[in-house]
Amino acid sequence: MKKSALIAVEAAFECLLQLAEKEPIGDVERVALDDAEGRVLAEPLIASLDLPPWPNSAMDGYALRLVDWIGEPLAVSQTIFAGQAPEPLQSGTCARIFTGAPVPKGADCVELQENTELLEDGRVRFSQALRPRQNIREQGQETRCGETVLVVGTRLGPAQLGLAASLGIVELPVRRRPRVALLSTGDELVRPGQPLGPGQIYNSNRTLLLSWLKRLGCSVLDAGILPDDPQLTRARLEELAEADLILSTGGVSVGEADCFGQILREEGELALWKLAIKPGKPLTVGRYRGVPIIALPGNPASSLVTFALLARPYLLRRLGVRAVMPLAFQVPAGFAWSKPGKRREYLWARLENGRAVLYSNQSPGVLLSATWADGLVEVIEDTTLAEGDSVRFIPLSEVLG
Ligand SMILES: Nc1nc2c(c(=O)[nH]1)N[C@H]1C(S)=C(S)[C@@H](COP(=O)(O)OP(=O)(O)OC[C@H]3O[C@@H](n4cnc5c(N)ncnc54)[C@H](O)[C@@H]3O)O[C@H]1N2
Ligand code: MOO
Repeated sequence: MKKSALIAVEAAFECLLQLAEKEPIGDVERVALDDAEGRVLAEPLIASLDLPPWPNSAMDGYALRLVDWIGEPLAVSQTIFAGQAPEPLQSGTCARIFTGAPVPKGADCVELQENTELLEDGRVRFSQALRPRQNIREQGQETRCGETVLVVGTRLGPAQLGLAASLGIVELPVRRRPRVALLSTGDELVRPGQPLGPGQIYNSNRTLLLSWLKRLGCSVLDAGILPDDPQLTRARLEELAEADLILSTGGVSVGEADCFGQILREEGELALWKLAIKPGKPLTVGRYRGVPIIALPGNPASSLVTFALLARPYLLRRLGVRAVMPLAFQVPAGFAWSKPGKRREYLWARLENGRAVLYSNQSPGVLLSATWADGLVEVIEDTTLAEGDSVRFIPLSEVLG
């Protein structure tokens, strides 16, 4: 049987991003800030206020006007708590002020209380040199009214939502949720909760991907478990015409029972099949009756790796997210790699004393590895590594959300 060349990971990545850009999920809906976690911003967020809206104190202490301070203690003319509107500062006096409270008109300096002495007569002695504007958070120092604070395509997480709240926003325009039909293929699969018959295993890929897709803000249609049967496969695929993406696992290798991949190859439009990636070689990308489909390999670790590195960026780019590449960094290998591989290899690893150490079992059929690891180490095809050589480490935290 003739072996066709495998597609390089970079080429597959680029191809997926191009496919995604041709088919953006452009519909916009407005959602309450409290429901916007994980969604993608559809319009720029423009500040409608200066932040802070007025100069305020960065410290608990005293506000004063520098020219009033000639070394003599100053009387306290008012106390300003956060949330209060102060009177203009009476000349020749200081104001007791607390962190976050508005600096009164006329004051140009705040001294922290630790550097002052409160005298028995109620006046305050300042003992340290004072600088103009010290400990004052200036109006608009964070952002000015009219400035863009978040660009289109930003994923909304705690910091972005907090920022929107600081501008008084109650709802945000976001891209609608992608409708992802999740399909598991394989005669051996059984739902957790059912008894296991001979040769059967529990369907773990469905749960793994369902949880992940939810984190990515997708609306998931559970298309169930599909037996290795061509008629049923065609019928089920045709029921999924409304999906933005069919995401399946299993059945894309070359065995006789792998009818799913065969149908995609023969009756669908294929964009990618057989990648130079380990695990994950049989990843298949294309369309069936016009609906985009990403068919992940069935081995749990293979579906996890290919979803993390290829399907996730594709989905995010369809939502207009620009930053779809996980942040990664170089670390010294805490292992040697003596056999160069033909595929780019991703190995389950942890960082120990600054070095990447490998999980003992790198089999693509194993999922425990992924629960143990902090990330994936990338080993480039046709290379060997000595201990201490630099390797790329992709933290799992970068791809799991
Ligand atoms: N002769 C060859 N055999 C295989 C090749 C090859 O090139 N030539 N490639 C191997 C590679 S690499 C992979 S990866 C697997 C992937 O095959 P499939 O995508 O067709 O996956 P299945 O055969 O359906 O299943 C593989 C494995 O994973 C288990 N599985 C499947 N679905 C689930 C699920 N939802 N939850 C838990 N586990 C699942 C399944 O029982 C199998 O053990 O093919 C190699 N073979
Ligand atoms: O590419 Mo496969 O996922 O090695 O087992």
